[in-house]
Amino acid sequence: MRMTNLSFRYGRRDPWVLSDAGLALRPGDVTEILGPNGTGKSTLLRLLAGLLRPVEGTIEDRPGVVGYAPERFPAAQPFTVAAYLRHMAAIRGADPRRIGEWTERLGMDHLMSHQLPDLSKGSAHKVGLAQALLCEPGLLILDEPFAGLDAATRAELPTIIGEVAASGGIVVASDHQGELRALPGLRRHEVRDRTIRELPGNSAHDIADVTAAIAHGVPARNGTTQDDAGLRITAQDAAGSADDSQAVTVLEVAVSTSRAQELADRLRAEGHVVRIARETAE
Ligand SMILES: Nc1ncnc2c1ncn2[C@@H]1O[C@H](COP(=O)(O)OP(=O)(O)OP(=O)(O)O)[C@@H](O)[C@H]1O
Repeated sequence: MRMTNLSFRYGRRDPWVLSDAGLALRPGDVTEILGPNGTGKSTLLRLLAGLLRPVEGTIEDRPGVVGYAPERFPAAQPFTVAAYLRHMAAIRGADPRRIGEWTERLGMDHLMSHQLPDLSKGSAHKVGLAQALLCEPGLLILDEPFAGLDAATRAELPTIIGEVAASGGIVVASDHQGELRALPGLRRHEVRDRTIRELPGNSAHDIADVTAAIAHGVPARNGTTQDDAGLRITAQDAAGSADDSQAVTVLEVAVSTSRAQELADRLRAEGHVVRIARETAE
């Protein structure tokens, strides 16, 4: 997907928000949009989503299915959560069975009979996320997706984002909270002075190389195994580098489902990258 020579202002008398700006996004990219307040991050996200039209320039090769979760979900609508999500699934051609999957995953099953206007800010925000994810988007646009979320959903969202990217989707998000900062392969673009420039992102190869090395059975340099009340950890240091500050160790952890979230939260709080695999067969 490519944005080329794009200029945008809201009205003929308004100042330009973007001027001659460009951006290229590849399938599988997760891109964070940064910039000071009011520089045009939300405007850029709405342009990418197709909700605003460029005044000049073009956006080409936008994926056909777009999910957009706004910074503030417009909750002043006379529906229950269930009716709203059923309606959104119908107009997007999404399988209605997916509604239950997402509401469970986002921890919002208990909200289904609530009226949208009665929802708290965080609950309304989850409805905005659920409707964006329902349609299996090829382009997922998230405007401050972590704002107001409870800890469990905040911890789950990077995994969800990683899954959309892993299936070839493009994910673009603004994220004041910095929750995506540690995501392997994250790209960063800054909106400033009416233009967009790419900043250094996270290298993907550290984690990917180590995962590949383990998949191919590279012998552990410092393999360890522990048993701790049902928690088994095998550690394999596959970095193979003399520079330990750059070394990455991948832990495979088998933990009972009831403890998985708590453990993932603890590890993320310590700054580690955690992916939750849902396979239970063992
Ligand atoms: N609907 C609108 N009509 C006119 N001007 C608007 C509209 N929405 C935003 N703007 C203006 O466009 C500029 C960019 O706003 P935008 O909300 O995109 O910035 P932002 O970087 O997302 O801000 P923040 O970090 O505060 O969320 C601001 O000057 C804002 O006042």
